[in-house]
Amino acid sequence: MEHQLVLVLDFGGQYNQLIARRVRECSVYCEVIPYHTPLHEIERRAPIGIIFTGGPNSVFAGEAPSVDPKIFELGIPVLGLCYGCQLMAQLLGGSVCSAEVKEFGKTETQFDFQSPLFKGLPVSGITWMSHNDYIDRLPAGFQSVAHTKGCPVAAMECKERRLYGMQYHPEVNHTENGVAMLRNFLYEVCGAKGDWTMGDYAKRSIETIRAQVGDGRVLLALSGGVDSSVAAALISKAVGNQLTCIFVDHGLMRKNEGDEVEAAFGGGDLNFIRINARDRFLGKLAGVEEPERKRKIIGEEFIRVFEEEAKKIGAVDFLAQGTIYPDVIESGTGDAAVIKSHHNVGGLPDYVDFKEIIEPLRLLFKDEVRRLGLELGLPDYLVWRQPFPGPGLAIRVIGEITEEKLEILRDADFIFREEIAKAGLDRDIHQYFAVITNMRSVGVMGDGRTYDYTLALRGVTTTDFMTADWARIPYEVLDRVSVRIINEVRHINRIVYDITSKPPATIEWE
Ligand SMILES: Nc1ncnc2c1ncn2[C@@H]1O[C@H](COP(=O)(O)OP(=O)(O)OP(=O)(O)O)[C@@H](O)[C@H]1O
Ligand SMILES: O=c1[nH]c(=O)c2[nH+]cn([C@@H]3O[C@H](COP(=O)(O)O)[C@@H](O)[C@H]3O)c2[nH]1
Ligand SMILES: NC(=O)CC[C@H](N)C(=O)O
Ligand SMILES: [Mg+2]
Repeated sequence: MEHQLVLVLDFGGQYNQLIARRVRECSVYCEVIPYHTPLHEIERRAPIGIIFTGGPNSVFAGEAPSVDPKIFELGIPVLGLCYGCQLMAQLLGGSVCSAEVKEFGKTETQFDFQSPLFKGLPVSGITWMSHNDYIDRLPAGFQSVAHTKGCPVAAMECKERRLYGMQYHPEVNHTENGVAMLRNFLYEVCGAKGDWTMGDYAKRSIETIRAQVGDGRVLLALSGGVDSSVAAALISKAVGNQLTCIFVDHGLMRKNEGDEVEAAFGGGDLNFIRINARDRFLGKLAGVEEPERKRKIIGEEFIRVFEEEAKKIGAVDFLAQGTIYPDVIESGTGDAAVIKSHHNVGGLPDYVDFKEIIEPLRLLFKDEVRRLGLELGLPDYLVWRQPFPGPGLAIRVIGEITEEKLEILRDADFIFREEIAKAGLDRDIHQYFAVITNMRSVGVMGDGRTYDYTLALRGVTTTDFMTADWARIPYEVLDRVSVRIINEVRHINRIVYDITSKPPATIEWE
């Protein structure tokens, strides 16, 4: 069955996939495509609407990304966001120039309730702005339908031609009713029917994987985490036992985790192989302190293990991974900055000895992956597991990794997780773990002096893991954790709780 489609034209903005994700949240299928996609290709796809994203350029600067103005004559509704809105204004004969008052962040905004964009919504509210330029003259036939103190055209429309623009970003959470505005564009302007669901995504992915793999063989990197478990379910539905899952026990897993993963996935219908690669990982990491170097070493070593296993199985063309969108964006793709090299994206070596890499979740956010997992019938406990990064405890032992520090961390982390679960907080706190810092300090235990490690506890609440707040864990729980760790784990004499959000910090310490 064919679905209605919305195309997002990517002009290099920060939130492009977020726009797509919001549209999908409104039950409309959506894809992001480059801004220079030929017009006939766009027409061929017959979208019910087109959205232009924001972007770092100024429309009036030379070489600014643009589109064929005939796009406005296709009779397809267009919504321009930020740069996209400015571009639409300029191409249709309005003018854009550098604003005297630049707006960044939360901005009080007034809306014209007669515009379909704001149907059923309050006449004023907060929007999220991020612009240097502004529309100082509207194109003929357009009117301004929202304004702020500093910006006369915070939104514009030409109802007859079904062309709309917003200077702010409705896709980010900080814009009040932002999703409702996008929904209005989709349902009030484009005539969306809401015919797309996670079930459809699953069906579609299974078909795509089947077509891509043919009668080839796939090796899936399976960690036992949410993402790769969902990928395993999807790929195994697509190609059955042409799939082999490889779990690499790199000696950087949490307490008992290797055996738990084996118990969960081994012995069933899945071709499952556990590789003990502890010595080679720890060997390569010996003496390394710098976080990015650790990540690159781990990324490379993972791939070498997969390649070796593929050779043993013979004729494996495809490597599959449970990569999701935040892994991709933080590793720095396109114009985005490198925050940290996720081992499965930015940490990949230049040469990978597989014909193709399959990443069916690459465009999804974590909560979408979870919904997909439920759709595929995975058990609740698996779908709601907290994430655990591929490089494992390597990025939670700050500085040099030693067996001793790993041991201390495993025991401390286990107690923390146990107490959080006992307190019934394991669903409310989305990720929580211990970090062994590279700092030692003086303490007194049993009337004697100690000089031992400081342990940090981290707990965050988040939905997409792109931004996060530190979790308000009750003091009594923190207290129990602290007392138990100090008493039960040697070489820790001080415990701190991390109270920074993301940004400015990240969730992991390295
Ligand atoms: N120990 C491992 N063995 C094999 N593959 C791994 C291992 N750790 C990570 N991977 C691969 O790297 C990908 C990214 O890891 P990541 O931790 O982000 O995802 P996950 O473990 O599947 O899910 P979660 O985020 O819930 O932990 C995984 O989906 C998997 O393909
Ligand atoms: O598979 C992974 N490989 C990695 O290299 C990696 N680094 C961070 N993470 C996880 O991603 C989420 C965001 O983490 P940060 O705020 O630390 O970037 C959090 O859930 C982190 O645990 C990783 N996952
Ligand atoms: N976020 C954006 O799309 C910014 C558009 C343009 N670069 C400006 O500063 O106005
Ligand atoms: Mg993981």
